[in-house]
Amino acid sequence: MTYEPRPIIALDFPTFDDVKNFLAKFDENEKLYVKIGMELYYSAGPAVVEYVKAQGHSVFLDLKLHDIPNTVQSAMKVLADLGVDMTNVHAAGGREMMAAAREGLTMGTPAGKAVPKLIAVTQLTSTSEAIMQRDQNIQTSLQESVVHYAQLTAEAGLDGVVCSAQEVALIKSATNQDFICLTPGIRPAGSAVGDQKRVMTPSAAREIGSDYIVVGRPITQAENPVIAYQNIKNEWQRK
Ligand SMILES: O=C(O)c1cc(=O)[nH]c(=O)n1[C@@H]1O[C@H](COP(=O)(O)O)[C@@H](O)[C@H]1O
Repeated sequence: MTYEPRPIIALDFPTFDDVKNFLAKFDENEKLYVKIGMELYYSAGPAVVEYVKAQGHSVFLDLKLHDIPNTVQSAMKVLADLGVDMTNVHAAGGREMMAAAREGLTMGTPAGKAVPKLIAVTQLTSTSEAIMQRDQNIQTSLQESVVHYAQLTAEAGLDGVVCSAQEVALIKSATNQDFICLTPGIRPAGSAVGDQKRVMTPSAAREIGSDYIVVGRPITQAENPVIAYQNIKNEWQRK
């Protein structure tokens, strides 16, 4: 198992300044694991990755690539040079696309540096079974679809998947215990669910075997983000 003791904080902010203000709230010795997603990367670009890395934080670059294999491979080659710790694609892009992504990352990683971990999104945590069947025309259970994508991801040689904590046990038994399950859709008891459909508390996610949890709004929108982070971290680390 690849248990990561820090919850990954989703930095879903529109500007670079928002990120600077947010990170300034934390003690400089507190090294965080943050997620830079589409909104922030499209607005601030590679400079925000460099800034966050220079402060000693770990970075999951969440751009969810999904395109033809050649395009994804070339994009991954460029992203590997940024020195991020982990990045992702959509498993729906298929086995060939995922293998090409892996190759691109390996090609683009500077000599002597670790190749970033590569994981694939199975079914988004904002997707329910009814939505999947209606919008994607996949006529199986949501769990079957998630397990199918997880097995495809493992066959393509990736490190793991993004899934809901509700599917972790199933995925680990269909692949192997070391296959990373990174789980967004994490909500402390009593907090607003928002657009997420398949949610779980930090302690339940830990109990069920998630390797990484991703938490956004329950921390970034909290009255005191540092306290919210510490509470979630304590709950996640408790076993
Ligand atoms: O790849 C992801 O990180 C991701 C996949 C998924 O299935 N669901 C999901 O919520 N995410 C991301 O995880 C974060 C969750 O944020 P909150 O719902 O605010 O905690 C967002 O940045 C999403 O983009």
